[in-house]
Amino acid sequence: MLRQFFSYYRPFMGLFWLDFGCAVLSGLLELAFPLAITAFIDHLLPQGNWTLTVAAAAGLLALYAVNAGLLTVVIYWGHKLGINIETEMRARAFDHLTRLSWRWYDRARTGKLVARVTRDLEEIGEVAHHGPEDAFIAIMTFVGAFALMFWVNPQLAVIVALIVPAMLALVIVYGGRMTRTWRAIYSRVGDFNVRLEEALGGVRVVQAFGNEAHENHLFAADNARYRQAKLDAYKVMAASNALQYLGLRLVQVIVMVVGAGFVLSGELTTGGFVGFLLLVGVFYRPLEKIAAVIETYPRGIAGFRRYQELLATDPEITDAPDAVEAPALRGDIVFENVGFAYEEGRTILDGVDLTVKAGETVAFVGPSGAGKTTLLALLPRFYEPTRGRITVDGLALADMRLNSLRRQIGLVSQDVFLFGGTLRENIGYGRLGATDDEIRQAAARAQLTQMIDNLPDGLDTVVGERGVMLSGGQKQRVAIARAFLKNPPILVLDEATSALDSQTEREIQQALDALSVGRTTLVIAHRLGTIRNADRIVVMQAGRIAEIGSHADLMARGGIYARLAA
Ligand SMILES: Nc1ncnc2c1ncn2[C@@H]1O[C@H](COP(=O)(O)OP(=O)(O)OP(=O)(O)O)[C@@H](O)[C@H]1O
Repeated sequence: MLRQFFSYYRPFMGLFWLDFGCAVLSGLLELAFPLAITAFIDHLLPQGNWTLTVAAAAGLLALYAVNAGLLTVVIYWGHKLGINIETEMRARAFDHLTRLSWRWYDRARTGKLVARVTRDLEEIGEVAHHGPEDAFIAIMTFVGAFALMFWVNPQLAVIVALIVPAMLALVIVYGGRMTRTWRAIYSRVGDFNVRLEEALGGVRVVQAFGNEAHENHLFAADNARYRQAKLDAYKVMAASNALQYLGLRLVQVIVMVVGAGFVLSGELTTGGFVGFLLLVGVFYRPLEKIAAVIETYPRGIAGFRRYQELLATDPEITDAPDAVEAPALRGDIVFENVGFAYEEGRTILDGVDLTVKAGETVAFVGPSGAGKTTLLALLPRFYEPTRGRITVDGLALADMRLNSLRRQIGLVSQDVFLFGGTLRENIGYGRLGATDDEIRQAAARAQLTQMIDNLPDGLDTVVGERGVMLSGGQKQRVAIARAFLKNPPILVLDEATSALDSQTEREIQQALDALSVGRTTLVIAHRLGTIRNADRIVVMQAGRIAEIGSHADLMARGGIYARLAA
């Protein structure tokens, strides 16, 4: 996993080495400062040369300034490295998410996905920046400071070293606790996001049922769990910080007492004594870094693992390696013994055989749950049949590039999804890059002109989140306008079940009739009245085709359709 993690550094190696080099230099300077102070006290002060003293102080200041410059580079460009990696990962995650199958989304929780693309990746970015740098510098400082301490006074250095295992144990034990508490917090954040997404996305339902108090109650429970998880983490953090602080001070006090003895006995100079005390601080600083790494690293790694899992999810429906670009399709569609199940063992479609000729309009009717929507969702390959195959113009769907197939199928579904932008953007979504004229023409053919003319901002009217500012009939017409703009040879229409007033219904029907001219049209009909003109009607029942024929044929046969139509 580490190898995969580091592969993200590759495009930014220049930045990495800049950051890393400056951090190492700054670490070395930190090690040198105590020695400079020792030299200052032991060698410079006794000389009583004021000019030299001022010059040395100026030199020290210059070194501090250099270090400040190095730290600026580390903080800005180091974080730039982190955010670059984060951005790259986020782009990949989003790209992958846009390609995952409907089957996957049927089970996904949007709130959790949002957390993955935002919070998780933020944590990863932090680790990407701090992880390798902190680990290296911690080791370098640890070893360097110890060597210097040993050089100044071996006995004192050994005393300091003796306490290291206890301090390390502290860091490791508390690091482990920290990891667990962060994992809990993350899980709570995920719950939170799901709750927010559903409660706010469904706020109209909440209010319609007067269930605000109920939602508040559920939210309060999540809120309290999140608070508790955070409190647990802060408890660990407080204990860990206090113990570390105490440990460091303990070492310093011991060094002070023992060191004072050495100074009195003449084994240690005053400058060496002060320098040593400063080195103790430098020596233990890596422990803080290690603690910080231990605290952020698990969060980043947990996030990275979830990120890897997400990228590893199989998009299921993809282009076969030898898939070809679909030619301009005419729309001869054949379903050959098509079977399908959303879940294993629960058959939804059971051996559907159907041939649709190019240009034909075929209507699908039958009881709710018969599998009409499912059957037509197989045509743009939103789901893959579990048995049999579907061909268009003799080409199996699976042999065509997905995009080239979907480009040639227009969909108008029952619940139209609009994006939160303007009418122009929403209609234009049918064919990105369409001109204003083309958009207006499509709107006109979908009988939207009058509505647009009545709006103060016309096509620039903002439709609200998911198009809430439009009526059901208007949304339907926007979907039809999109299909006009797309101009595909094949159409799949799922008639709105919501009751529209007869005038609107007539207008929509006219628009749909106009849309289907010259295209192979498969239409799911919920009202039999609208499909009399269909060339053929397919009656579905329990995942099979029960009857098939024109309205007149089926009426004459006196079967299911005749009973439904009666
Ligand atoms: N995404 C899904 N995951 C699992 N089961 C599903 C899914 N979508 C639909 N189903 C099930 O598949 C069966 C067929 O549903 P489908 O929507 O195809 O029927 P339909 O004939 O179009 O019904 P309606 O006229 O009510 O729209 C139903 O039993 C439904 O519960």
